[in-house]
Amino acid sequence: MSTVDSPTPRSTLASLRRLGPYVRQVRRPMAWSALAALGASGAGLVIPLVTQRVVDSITRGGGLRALVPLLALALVVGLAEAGLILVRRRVIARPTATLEKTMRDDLYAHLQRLPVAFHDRWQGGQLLSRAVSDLTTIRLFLAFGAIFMVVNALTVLLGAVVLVVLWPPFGLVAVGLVVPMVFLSSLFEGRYKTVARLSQDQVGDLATRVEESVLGVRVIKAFGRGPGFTARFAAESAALRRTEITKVKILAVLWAAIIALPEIAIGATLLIGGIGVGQGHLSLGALVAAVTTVVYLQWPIDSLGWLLAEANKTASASDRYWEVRDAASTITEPTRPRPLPTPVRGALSLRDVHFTYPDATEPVLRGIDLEIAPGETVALVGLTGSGKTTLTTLVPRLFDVTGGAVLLDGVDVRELSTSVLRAHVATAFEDPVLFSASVRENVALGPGEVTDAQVREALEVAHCWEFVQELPWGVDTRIGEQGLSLSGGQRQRLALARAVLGRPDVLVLDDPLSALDVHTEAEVERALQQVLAGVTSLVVAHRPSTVALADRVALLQDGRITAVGTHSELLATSAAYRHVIASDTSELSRT
Ligand SMILES: Nc1ncnc2c1ncn2[C@@H]1O[C@H](COP(=O)(O)OP(=O)(O)OP(=O)(O)O)[C@@H](O)[C@H]1O
Repeated sequence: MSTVDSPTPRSTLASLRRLGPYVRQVRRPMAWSALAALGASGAGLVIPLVTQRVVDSITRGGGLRALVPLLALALVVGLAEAGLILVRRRVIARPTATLEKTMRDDLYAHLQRLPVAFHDRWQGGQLLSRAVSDLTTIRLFLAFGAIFMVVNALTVLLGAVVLVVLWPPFGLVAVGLVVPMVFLSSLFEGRYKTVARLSQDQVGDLATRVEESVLGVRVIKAFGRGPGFTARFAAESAALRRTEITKVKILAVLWAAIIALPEIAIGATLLIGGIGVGQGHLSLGALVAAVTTVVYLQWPIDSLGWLLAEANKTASASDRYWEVRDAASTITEPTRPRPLPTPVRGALSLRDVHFTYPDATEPVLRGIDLEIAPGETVALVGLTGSGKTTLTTLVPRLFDVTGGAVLLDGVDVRELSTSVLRAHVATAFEDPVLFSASVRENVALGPGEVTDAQVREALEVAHCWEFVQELPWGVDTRIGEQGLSLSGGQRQRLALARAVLGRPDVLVLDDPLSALDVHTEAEVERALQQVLAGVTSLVVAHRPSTVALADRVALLQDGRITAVGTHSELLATSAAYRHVIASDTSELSRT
């Protein structure tokens, strides 16, 4: 598996047992369905006994009249079997579909709770395959496989009892059926589960490839890398093919061995029964009944191979599901959240803030101290890779500081409930993500009711109103997946509108104007100036024009703030600042 730690090996039973909390929700319908299936199997097993009576009646010279009640019984039993099969399916279908939905909803809700650090580590395709195909595997097993594992095992035991009742020496046939079955099952379990797991992980990897190439289609085409990507996909899909073939090979051996069992049993029954009939210990009818019983047990025994395969597949689907569900959210809610002092002023303090990314060895931030007064705008400036974006993620707690603290109005952000924190702090990222939804829905992402007037105000501030009105359905226009049908500047402005909607107390803007042309940038800046006037803002800035919006500028170097002042003060006093601004400006002139 390419994205996550190696899974802890568990037995199939232990993996299946983890589904317990969900299975308990459907235990009644499962029990009814199993009962109906058992009834149907039991009804089927009555047929050999009826056959015995029919044959014995004919061999004893009984007339047609004697056969009528037996034939009527066979008909009733047959109809009962069909009816019970219908009941079995009807009883279980809805509850297991509900169970699949509940598990899927719980997974999605958990994914929403998990921190950015988790999503940085996991490939989208791996999560997708867990949320879709693994849960379908689990549902199918619970609706069918699990029930038949129990029912078929009981049917085989019941058949064994019928054989012994017909004539005790047939017990040898029963033992000859059951013992190898148990042996083969245990031999098969470990090997198949490993391959089933590999195949599910490879499906996840393939889903990731498709996802990445769809999202990155422009880059792939622009660089003419289509054939390269196709070859890589073909190689990975060939690996999955090999795994599937290995699965089939393992299954084929098990299947062949299992299918051979009832065939051998039929021969053994004929041999033992033939001797019994020859020696006068057994009626011909009992022999026919014994053979019919063994033939009837053929399906329950043959299906065991398939059922075992499904059980192993489901066990590893369960492992994969719980690997995500077990992932702990490192951004935890405080047990007793503190309220913000009212009215909220929006004072932001960073006190000796340290930060190291999970799995990284070097810290990115090494003791940041910065006070931003209510309503003040501070621009954060630094060379590329200096940690500006990282610093902005600490305010809304996308990551938690690894040392020091971030405070809002004097309260550590870790002591606030995240919903309260994020209701007061709005963020716009450099790379704006838009969802497959209307413009209105994209802007009004945050919680709570939003009025049309608020949406319009936010769109006007971010200079979106004009182009949005030109869209076919205005604010109700559905913008394409990830907003790709809009220009980069339009997307960035929509992300800005989302951040300023509802006038939050604190705005964190990560280079919000980087994709705008000079003319639009000037217009947005004018509008932003009005918005920023009363709002505490931390703005990552590369361009001098964005820096000019700020009351003060903080220079980030080597994980520390090395200079703070107005733009002109820093230009006059800090050579490092002049260097950063010059390099950003020259970068701009190149683009
Ligand atoms: N999710 C992550 N996991 C590990 N390291 C990361 C992660 N994100 C960023 N980094 C590292 O942290 C450092 C700071 O990155 P950051 O994006 O904060 O810089 P930046 O100043 O915003 O850069 P730019 O101006 O180019 O956007 C870089 O060395 C980067 O490689």
